[in-house]
Amino acid sequence: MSDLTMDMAGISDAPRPLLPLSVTGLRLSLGGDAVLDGIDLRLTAGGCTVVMGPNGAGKSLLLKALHGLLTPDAGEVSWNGTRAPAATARQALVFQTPVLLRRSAAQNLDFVLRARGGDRGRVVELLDHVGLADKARTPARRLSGGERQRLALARALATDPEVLLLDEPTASLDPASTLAIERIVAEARDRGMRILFVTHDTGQARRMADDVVFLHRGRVAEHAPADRFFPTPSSQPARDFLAGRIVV
Ligand SMILES: Nc1ncnc2c1ncn2[C@@H]1O[C@H](COP(=O)(O)OP(=O)(O)OP(=O)(O)O)[C@@H](O)[C@H]1O
Repeated sequence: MSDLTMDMAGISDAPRPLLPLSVTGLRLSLGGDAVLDGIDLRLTAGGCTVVMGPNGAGKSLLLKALHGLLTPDAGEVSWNGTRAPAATARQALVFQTPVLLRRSAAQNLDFVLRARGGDRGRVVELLDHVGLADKARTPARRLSGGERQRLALARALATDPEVLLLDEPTASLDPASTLAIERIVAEARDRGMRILFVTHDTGQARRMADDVVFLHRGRVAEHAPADRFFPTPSSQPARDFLAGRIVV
């Protein structure tokens, strides 16, 4: 029976889950260079996948391609049968430097909840969840870097995404702000939200990862469970990276 027939029969109104994710032969060229070069990847439901790799490996571009912001030259991104752009609305992407509205912290969240037809009463709850309850009326531009990042995370959570993609969300934050972000993301993961987390911070990857996708020169050098990847990485680039050697 097709999904449509099931819906019409009233058997299931719920949309099909976005996982598993299947990426096949993903290729993207920019400026004449293949920056993603034949990515094959399969991610199952649940957990936090950390995407690691040296500078320029293609981590950010991969995240954007998965989110449907970039159209590949070849290959396919299939979220359980749904192509990337059509799946975007059920995902949220948090950038390293979030773009916020020139309004208060509370208004930033209210805007998203209103646009999504969500419960606007959640503004206070969301601010409280990310430790910004006392900054509700503060203009977003006056928040510190860590506070802005937490507001961006609250804004992403306000959309109740099935999949949360984070591109180095703590890159410029101090240890306390970093741990605050990690705690919020881990809670979301524990509630069943699927997390994809880009970082080149090995310590953070160890704290967050259920599995690790290690990228090198636009290719997946290795994809392994975290408890296997960190003690016994199987690829030379990952071994070098974890040992602190420069990976080119
Ligand atoms: N718009 C663009 N035009 C041409 N090349 C680009 C463009 N955007 C990114 N690149 C190149 O693609 C490669 C991968 O970039 P990407 O930002 O995905 O790397 P990354 O792994 O996220 O690196 P970092 O850890 O430094 O953030 C880099 O060599 C980068 O210079």
